Amino acid sequence: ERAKRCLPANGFPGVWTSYLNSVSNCFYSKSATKDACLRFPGSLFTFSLLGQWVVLAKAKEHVRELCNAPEDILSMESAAEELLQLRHLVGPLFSDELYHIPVIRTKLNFNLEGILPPLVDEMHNACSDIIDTQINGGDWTSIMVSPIFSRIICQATSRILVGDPLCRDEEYCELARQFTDDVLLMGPVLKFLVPKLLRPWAGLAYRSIFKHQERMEKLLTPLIESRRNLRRNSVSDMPNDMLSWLMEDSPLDKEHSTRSLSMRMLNVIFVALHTTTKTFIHALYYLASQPQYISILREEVEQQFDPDDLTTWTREALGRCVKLDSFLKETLRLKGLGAIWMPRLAVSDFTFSDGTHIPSGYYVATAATAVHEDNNLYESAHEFDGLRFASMRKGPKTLDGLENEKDWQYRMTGNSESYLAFGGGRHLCPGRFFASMEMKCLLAYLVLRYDLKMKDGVRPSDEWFGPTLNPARNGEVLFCRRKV
Ligand code: HEM
Repeated sequence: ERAKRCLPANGFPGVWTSYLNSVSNCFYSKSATKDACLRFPGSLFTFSLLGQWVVLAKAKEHVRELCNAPEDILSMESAAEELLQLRHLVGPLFSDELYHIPVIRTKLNFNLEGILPPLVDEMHNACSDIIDTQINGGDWTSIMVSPIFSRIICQATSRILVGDPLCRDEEYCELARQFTDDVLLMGPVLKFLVPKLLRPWAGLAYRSIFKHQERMEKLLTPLIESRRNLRRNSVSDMPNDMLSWLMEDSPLDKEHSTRSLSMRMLNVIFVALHTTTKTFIHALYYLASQPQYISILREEVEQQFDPDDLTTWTREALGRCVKLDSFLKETLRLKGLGAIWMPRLAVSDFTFSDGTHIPSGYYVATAATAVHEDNNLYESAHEFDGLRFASMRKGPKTLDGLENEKDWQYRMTGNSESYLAFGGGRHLCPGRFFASMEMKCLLAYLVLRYDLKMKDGVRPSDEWFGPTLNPARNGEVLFCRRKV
């Protein structure tokens, strides 16, 4: 109430009538946040969502202060914990240990060059098994992209997480793909519909039905045991993947337990799979509904890669594909994770530099879509322009190591207060280099091998779940093997 009273609020001002808003805002989060941003330019404002007041930031300085606030004051972990009820749904160990984050920041990012060939190899295996078997000869074949690409991305990513052959195991893939969906669906149900006192019991019941952690532990146990033996005998034989890196995080005499490693793997899956899959499906819908981009991207990638020779797939070659990079960055500008993101829970009082006081217990977040669709920041901000960021680069269009020093922000992995797709500040996504490499490879692979177009000619409508954005689940794209 205190923050609400001293800040402008969207919708009805009364206490009871604001509940009406908090429900309607849930269905129209995108337009409601954009309207509020237009009404209160430059100011923080309160936004009601499912009976909860959230303070939203849109102006650059507010976004910057939110991003850089210390974790013990504006806490991302407490916000995620509270909004998704992770402690109850997955178990306390899921959020108590966080050693996967430094492992992603160092081991995954330092190994990108080395993991590129197995990543592309697995994409090739998955596309051959899953797409090629459906395509009849040279005919156009309709493919329901959401389930198919969720499986392809799961298999390719998992090759880097748990290696070969577990990445292709049906039971593992089913668990990895379902886990995030289950938590994202049940978290808000537990938070908003189940009274606080009953949540531990509801969580216990949920865990005993879904058994995510036990199932992951069962699948990983033989792998972990064989790697423990390898590690004790000769470290050099350890496979180069996430499981090994997580194991190497501890000294030999104090190894992480199998349970702890399984929980970390679930956590990596939680942050990595759903995000990448959603973004890639959005990109695919743009490509298939605006086929002029197919020839533009194909021309660029054909100069860099031989589809049949995996040795030509290098990070350096990928770095030269500035149009490919721009296409995906533009996809994330318009189709990010949702209308409101980077939620923080004030665990102590926080004061913005303009004097706005946020009492402890309040949520603060960014009005991300309103930022990304602001005409003052982007020309024709509502339109998809796949080459927007490529043409914003000032330096040489082909990188060759000579990138103009300001051009890094126009790369897919670059961020600023005007581009929040990967967050910002202390929690800036550490997996963005891997996600960007994976999506670029898969898009390059597709344009080299297939022609594609939307079955109905138009991009299918997005699906909103509260403030969260998802690509259509039932979009169908026609695929045809390229005649070279
Ligand atoms: C297109 C794909 C992805 C998108 C759009 C995305 C987006 C984000 C965003 C917006 C945040 C910041 C959240 C906040 O500040 O509240 C974040 C954090 C994070 N992401 Fe990603 N992400 C993607 C892929 C990945 C991948 C592939 C990994 C792992 C390999 C990953 C690992 C993480 C981790 C560990 C954090 C938390 C960092 C911290 O707390 O310091 N992400 N991501």
